Amino acid sequence: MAVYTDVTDEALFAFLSAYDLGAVLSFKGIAEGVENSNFLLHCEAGRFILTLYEKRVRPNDLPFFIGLMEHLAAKKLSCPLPVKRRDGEALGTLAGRPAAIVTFLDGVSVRKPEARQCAETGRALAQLHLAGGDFGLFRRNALSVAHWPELFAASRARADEVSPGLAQEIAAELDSLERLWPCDLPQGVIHADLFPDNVFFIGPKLSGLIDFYFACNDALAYDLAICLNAWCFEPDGSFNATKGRALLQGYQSLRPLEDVERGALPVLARGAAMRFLLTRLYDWLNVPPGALVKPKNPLEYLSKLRFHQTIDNAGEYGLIE
Ligand SMILES: Nc1ncnc2c1ncn2[C@@H]1O[C@H](COP(=O)(O)OP(=O)(O)OP(=O)(O)O)[C@@H](O)[C@H]1O
Ligand SMILES: N[C@@H](CCO)C(=O)O
Repeated sequence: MAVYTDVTDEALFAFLSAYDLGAVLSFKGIAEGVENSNFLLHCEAGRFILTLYEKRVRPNDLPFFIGLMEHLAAKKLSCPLPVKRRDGEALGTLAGRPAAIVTFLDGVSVRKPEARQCAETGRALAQLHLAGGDFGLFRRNALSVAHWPELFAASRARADEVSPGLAQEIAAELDSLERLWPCDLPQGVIHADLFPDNVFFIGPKLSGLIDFYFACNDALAYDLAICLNAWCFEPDGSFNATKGRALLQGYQSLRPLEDVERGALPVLARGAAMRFLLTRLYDWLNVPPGALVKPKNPLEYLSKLRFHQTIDNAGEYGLIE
């Protein structure tokens, strides 16, 4: 359960006194996620999610995330809507952390995505990229290629505890990625963490996207590479090209990739694998004492990285010319 920070009844009631949500009917920690502390808050006004922003969220970035959810919702993309206090603010402080309340989104996430869910996700990602095109705020990606060496430095000394030879393998790959990383790709607002647990379905239909707390400006195709990693591998570590094709076709039904993006997909997928390998490695080695959280396996992403190192062109992901 990702609850890093406890919220007492007293602190909760003081926080809620700035809102018009009526009496609290129930309040409990949520048993998923690894980044922030999330609570299900049921009030007379309905169901909401209360989030306390933890280590990777910088308070200065919160207006970007809140503004983006408002912008996307106004464009009819289904995502949580920040709830305003009586003074018009969507952000406050609770238990010493920045905190916000967002609307509850109906739907369930899928544990074992099928090809048709990959296709729906590809379409939703393209919708997000198109809808973000005129969002007025900018946030650089704080977890992109330039930041990976620093992230790695925080785990390097203990990396081989997780797997012998890991430190050397990551160091060599970081050198390659620095040389190969493309800087001429179409840019825009990306979600940057659109994993299956952040996409909700009701029956066969995608009902909404959540968790915009890594969203930033970066290469649009990098977001697609993150999804290829998160949606198109099987539990045994093999890549499923049928799912890859479905994801890419779903995306391209709304936003066809440019040639330069197609060509860059293998290296973007390597970079996307590296980004999650590094954050998972850090989290694996640094579980805060007392936190209710189950860190995710970094080696899943080492295996994905090794797969992408064998790929020469995006056709191998199922991309049809
Ligand atoms: N707006 C929402 N509506 C319904 N459920 C939500 C909403 N926001 C979050 N949740 C629930 O809380 C869980 C954790 O939320 P979220 O994914 O934002 O947390 P996180 O710690 O940032 O996780 P992650 O590890 O994906 O980064 C979700 O899996 C979902 O079950
Ligand atoms: N989606 C991420 C966790 C949130 O950053 C992962 O699976 O590693």
